[in-house]
Amino acid sequence: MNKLSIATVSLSGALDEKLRAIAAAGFDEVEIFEADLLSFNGSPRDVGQMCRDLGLTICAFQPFRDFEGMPEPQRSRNFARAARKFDLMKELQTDLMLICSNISPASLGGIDRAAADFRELGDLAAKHGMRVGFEALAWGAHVNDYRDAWEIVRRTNHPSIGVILDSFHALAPAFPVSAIASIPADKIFLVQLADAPKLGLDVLSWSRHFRCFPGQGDLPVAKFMEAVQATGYSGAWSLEIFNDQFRAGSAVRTATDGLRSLILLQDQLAKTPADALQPKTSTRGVGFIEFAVNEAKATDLATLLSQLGFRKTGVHRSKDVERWSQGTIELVINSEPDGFAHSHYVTHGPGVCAIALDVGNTKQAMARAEALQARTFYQPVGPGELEIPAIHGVGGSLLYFLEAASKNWDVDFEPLKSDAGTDHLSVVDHISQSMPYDEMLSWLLFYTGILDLQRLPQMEIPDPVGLVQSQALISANQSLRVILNGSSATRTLSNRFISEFFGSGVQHIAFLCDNIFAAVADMRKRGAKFLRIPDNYYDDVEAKYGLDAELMSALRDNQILYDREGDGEFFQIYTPSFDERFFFEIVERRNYQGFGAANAGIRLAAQTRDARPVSVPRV
Ligand SMILES: O=C(O)c1ccc(O)c(O)c1
Ligand SMILES: [Mg+2]
Repeated sequence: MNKLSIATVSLSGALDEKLRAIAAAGFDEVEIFEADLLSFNGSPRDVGQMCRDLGLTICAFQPFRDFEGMPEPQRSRNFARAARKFDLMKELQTDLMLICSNISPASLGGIDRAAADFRELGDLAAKHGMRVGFEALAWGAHVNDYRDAWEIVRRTNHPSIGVILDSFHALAPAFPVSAIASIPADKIFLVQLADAPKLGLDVLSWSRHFRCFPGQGDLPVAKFMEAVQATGYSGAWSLEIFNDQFRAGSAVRTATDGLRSLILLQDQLAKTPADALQPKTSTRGVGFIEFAVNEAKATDLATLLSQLGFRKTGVHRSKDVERWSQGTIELVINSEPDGFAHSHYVTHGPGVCAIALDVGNTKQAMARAEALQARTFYQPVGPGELEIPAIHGVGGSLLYFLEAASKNWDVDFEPLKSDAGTDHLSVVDHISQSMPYDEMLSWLLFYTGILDLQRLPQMEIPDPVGLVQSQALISANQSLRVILNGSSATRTLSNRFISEFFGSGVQHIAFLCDNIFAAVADMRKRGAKFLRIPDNYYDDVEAKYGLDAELMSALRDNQILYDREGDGEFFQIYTPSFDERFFFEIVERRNYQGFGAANAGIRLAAQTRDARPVSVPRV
């Protein structure tokens, strides 16, 4: 297996904090970014020692800039500067210097001129016992393609000079990666990895602000690495991520995500099953959703559920836990005065503390999750009670794995002769979770790494007081849909949820039905209330879609929202929020795959009108 590495520029904090986070996450090696060293209050020798104490090897010192092709007097200055950096690298105890292609307007082109400069530098490097790797920046003045960097290295023909490949600089300009396979492995001194979302930005801004870990973006990083592997390259895989959120976020979380992304990439490229992880966990849908509440809220929630047609179908043999069911939907209301649910309630208030997924094989699911460094959860169980394997998910909630075949999580429940309910709702259609904007990529990697979920294109939803980014994740068989919402605007409902809920979590759950008009009519009869939608909205729907008058007035009268995609139709309605925490949605799909994104802004405005006002800070 190749050694795993990350460049210090990828993380937040001072150099020592970065190094500790990198070591704690489990990396073998690190690239020291020059700016991190220059701003650090400790000698290069101290930094070298710190790395050794942490068990980290420094695979490169980077970057040395604007070297090749300079006219005098800068040319001589560059050699003197390089000699000083080689001395510094001795103190650090690393032997590889990264030089990125020259971007200076003063630089002169010509691959033979560049090769001559590198040949001379190679001699100097060899004298110091050092090596130099040349990397093409996609915006280099004369060299902006790895194939040209390799040609210069080839013509340099010096054992101390090699090439450095960076997936971003090859993939962002969409250069073919096939030429990589013909570079001799011993001339590839380092491989840097980064992904990025497709944005349509100039390549420099794109690289400096929006890189992300492999699997979090849209670039074919695995194809790039396949070409690298074809050379027989056995050096480090080193993440190099310039990202505004990563610079600001938690170094430990980012480093852990980075390692997870490399483990996932290794898994994707594994040649034999022995090198691969357990396959991604395919789900068969949501087994149950557990709400943590206190006794008073348990009664309120039970009332709301019964208004929606759920019936109480079980009580726990030994705990204050109830089971509520409708169709295949199973909800659990937990008001136990201790245990995990209780601590979730105490920390976050009433809300979802666990989601259980039906999976094919819980052992495989747990093995994959553990290999990807998910935190496992164990809770003492009473005699005869079932222990359900679980990992920690969004906002300190749990993700349980149930084996669908032996769907026996309910062994702990005393069945009740159920009272009257209705049977309009059949399954959990989707679950949406709100989180700080800068955690969205982290949870994206968590979900798509562990489960067989695919990403839909990210959407921007207008809340009246800021934009919300919305990322839908869907399993191939459509049995699980999870939506991640994040906003960097502080007063959006998504962010108020996080600040008032003390962290990320489930903000809403949508249930599917066959006939939303009948379902809503029955629910209203049972006392359910729904969100008020303005008339303007219905005038627009009428203008846009030319629906017949009867359907139009049914939508208006019931306050049901409508969307269309091709010949697919979507109907949706929302409950007011429960205790200002979470809300439910009822949907009907007619050959429609989306989530009514066009209506989300209408819904957010309606909820904002209903919500407690927030004071606007005075300036
Ligand atoms: O953006 C830069 O300057 C820069 C520096 C060094 C690298 O390895 C790189 O890929 C980009
Ligand atoms: Mg690079």
